[in-house]
Amino acid sequence: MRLAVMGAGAVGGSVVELAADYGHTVTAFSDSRSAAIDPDGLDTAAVLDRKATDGIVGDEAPEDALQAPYDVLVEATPTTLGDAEPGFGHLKTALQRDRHVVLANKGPVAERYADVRELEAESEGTVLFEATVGGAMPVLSTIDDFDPEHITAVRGVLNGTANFILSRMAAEGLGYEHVLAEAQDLGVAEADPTFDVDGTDAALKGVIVANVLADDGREYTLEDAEVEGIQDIAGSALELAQEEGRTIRLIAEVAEGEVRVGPRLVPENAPLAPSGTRNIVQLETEHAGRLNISGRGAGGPETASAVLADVGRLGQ
Ligand SMILES: NC(=O)C1=CN([C@@H]2O[C@H](COP(=O)(O)OP(=O)(O)OC[C@H]3O[C@@H](n4cnc5c(N)ncnc54)[C@H](O)[C@@H]3O)[C@@H](O)[C@H]2O)C=CC1
Ligand SMILES: N[C@@H](CC=O)C(=O)O
Repeated sequence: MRLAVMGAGAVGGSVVELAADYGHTVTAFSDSRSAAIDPDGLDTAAVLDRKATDGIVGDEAPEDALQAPYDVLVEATPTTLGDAEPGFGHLKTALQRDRHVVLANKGPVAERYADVRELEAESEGTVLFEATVGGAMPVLSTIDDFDPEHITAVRGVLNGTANFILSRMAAEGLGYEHVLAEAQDLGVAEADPTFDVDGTDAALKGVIVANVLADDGREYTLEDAEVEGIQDIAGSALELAQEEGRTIRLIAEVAEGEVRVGPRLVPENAPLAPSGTRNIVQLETEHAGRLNISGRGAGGPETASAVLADVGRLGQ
């Protein structure tokens, strides 16, 4: 497949770096200031090198990438709330050109799900978004394979940055600001890390799951979620929990049409207490009990692998 990749951060950069390993060609690549386009396939090492040295990927304007020849638009610009721009506009342009879209950006499917589905219905293109929930973990495809109708609840640790902060604070006794800076260095935190620590990012993922599960046409947005973050969790609260064999994790839960996110006490060695940037999702199923999916929920190559898995599905 020929890919146009919008966004040259941790995720977009990794998609460009790994595309050839998955048998794909990158024909366009854009950041917020520039674009590189070659209908025959970019020299990906050269554009990534230029990004690293000059801070731009090429000499074209970013929006020119949308008009380049490609089969799949990969959207990896920052997640934004409300109108979900610029991601939503990129998706719309691609669908209007009858191209497929693979999202890492959560905004379009968390804030404008009905609009996305409407545009998709009018297009020859398909929209896939596995990477938006749980990074490398196959959460949405498992829900889809299982049939959303037979899933009664979904809960888990859905934000790698918050989990990294909580587990590092508990294990090393390190301060909140210090650990947040470490998470940013790992390429895990959002462009605005407030989203990670105030629960917004986990809630957006919960909302996406709720949209996928909804069988009554109801559309969920962030406004439907009850959200509390971890920014006020003190080291002393983690120590107190530890004395009782417990710890604190930011848990998202989607059940009975409700999306809730907040810090919860969980047993220290329980599946719901992964360490570092790891995520876990538990699917409660109607006929088969609980399924646990755990793994790397964030990071450039991890998320790129989910993006490229979606691209592979489109090529089947
Ligand atoms: N980093 C991660 O672990 C994960 C990130 N995501 C989502 O993937 C997306 C990308 O994440 P990161 O790469 O970490 O973000 P990032 O902040 O590192 O990179 C964003 C990139 O988008 C570019 N950009 C901004 N506006 C643009 C525009 N109008 N046109 C073209 N490019 C534009 C920026 O220049 C930058 O290169 C976000 O929406 C994030 O929520 C999803 C799952 C995991
Ligand atoms: N910032 C997010 C990245 C993935 O969505 C996280 O920390 O989990």
